[in-house]
Amino acid sequence: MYDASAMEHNEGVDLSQQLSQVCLESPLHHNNSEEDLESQDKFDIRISDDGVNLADQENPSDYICSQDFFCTPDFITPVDQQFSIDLDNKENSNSLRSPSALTPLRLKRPRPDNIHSHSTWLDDSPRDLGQEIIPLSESTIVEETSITSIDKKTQLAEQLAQLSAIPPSSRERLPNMRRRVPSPVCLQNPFLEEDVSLQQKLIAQARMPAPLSGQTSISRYRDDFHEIQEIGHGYFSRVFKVLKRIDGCLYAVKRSQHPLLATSARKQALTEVQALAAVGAHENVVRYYTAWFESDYCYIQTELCDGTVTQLRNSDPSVSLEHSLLEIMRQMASALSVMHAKGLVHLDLKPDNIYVLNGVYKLGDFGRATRADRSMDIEEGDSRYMPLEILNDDYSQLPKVDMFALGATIYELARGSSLPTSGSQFQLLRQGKLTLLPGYSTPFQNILKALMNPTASARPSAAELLKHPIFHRDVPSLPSPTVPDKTTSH
Ligand SMILES: Nc1ncnc2c1ncn2[C@@H]1O[C@H](COP(=O)(O)OP(=O)(O)OP(=O)(O)O)[C@@H](O)[C@H]1O
Repeated sequence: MYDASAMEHNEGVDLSQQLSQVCLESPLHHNNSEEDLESQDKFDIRISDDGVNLADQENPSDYICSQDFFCTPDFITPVDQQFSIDLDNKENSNSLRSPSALTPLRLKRPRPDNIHSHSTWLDDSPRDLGQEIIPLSESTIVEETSITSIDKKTQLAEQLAQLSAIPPSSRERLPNMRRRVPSPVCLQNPFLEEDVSLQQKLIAQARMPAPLSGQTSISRYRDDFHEIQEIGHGYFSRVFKVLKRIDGCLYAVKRSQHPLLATSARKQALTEVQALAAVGAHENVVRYYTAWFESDYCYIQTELCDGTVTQLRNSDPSVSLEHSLLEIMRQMASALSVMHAKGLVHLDLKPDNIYVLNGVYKLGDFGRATRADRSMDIEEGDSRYMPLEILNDDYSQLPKVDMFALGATIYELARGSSLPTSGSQFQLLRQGKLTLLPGYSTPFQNILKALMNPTASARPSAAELLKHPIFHRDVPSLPSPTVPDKTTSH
């Protein structure tokens, strides 16, 4: 039989030990009960007679809803959970942190560390409690204060489970909020000597307002980044050049064009994030930093590139020279070989999705990435770069689809005009009939023919392509290609 009174006694002992541990970890938290009271006042959590947290009612816009709506973890979530409540597990009964063991005063005050261990989206981040408050919803507070029995505990657990299941858009309306204070703006990163003047110029251009002390907002994007300008957009996203306030470095942040309300749309956005994370750091892949959801928009922070190969070609005709194209081909083959070795395929390789940073080419836009083993949905990329088998719904050799796209990309850059989307030219290219490219060597043109072979199995893999002798011969070194900086030119 379950002895509730004995358990409560043990819990009381354990709880005080646990609280003292918490005190050690929080500079604002002390063992002394009077100081406890004082510090709790600082938290501005006042409970009215009917159990409502008055602080919640004052100015809801001062708080930020939990942004980590589903599988994106909070960026400040600690690795270690300080508390965990497993009501069903008797083995844990000695260390059970029962709300019934709390003093009435504590009961009236939401204890985020206890409650949030139930929920993935209400995290238990280490908090400077003077700045971050996570008041619970009214209903949760009332229930928590009245818990006296195991039944009540079970009820609480059920309520919390239901709360976790609330869809993101509804959660925003709940008063489960967390106050965040923006990072101070880093006007100068002392480790970035080259970029300091540029950053300062950009900041001045944008007339960035000084952040007010204690200023709060409801946007992680606005809190953490200063937006400098929009640098591009596609069908799905808008991309901004931003300065990260805390480190003073420039990044690109890609934001979905529209709120992602449908599950399928959120899943699609997550595909890009998860593929980028799975590929990991590689010199020829646009570097991924983090991603999050905010007001139903997906945000992805990546390294900021100078531009795309398409933009580069428009400003620097030397990109179309054979040795430059070989360099693009080699670097993209390097990115693809890593992806393919990890069982991923890109499926949207094209000049628009090859970025340039300091003369290095980087594969980006992983919005159509999928698994080579066809265990995930497949969404074909731009038809101009897709081989015949994809148009015939044959997905048996997806890595070779990327190889065709690589050949088509380089072929387009060499001939200097966009590939057709339909018509006889479109058909001829899919039969492997390429028009001669005057000024380009036969080995180079043979590689393109091999990559665009209508038979997928006859195309070289990325790893095989990298072994081609053409990439190992000595060529005269030329200055790195650069894309004009649109920001500084006006
Ligand atoms: N990391 C970056 N650095 C610099 N510019 C970028 C970066 N990411 C994107 N851009 C710019 O933003 C544009 C749109 O980005 P992207 O192609 O990723 O958006 P998208 O909506 O997924 O596009 P699409 O409709 O082609 O799928 C790019 O063409 C490029 O000009």
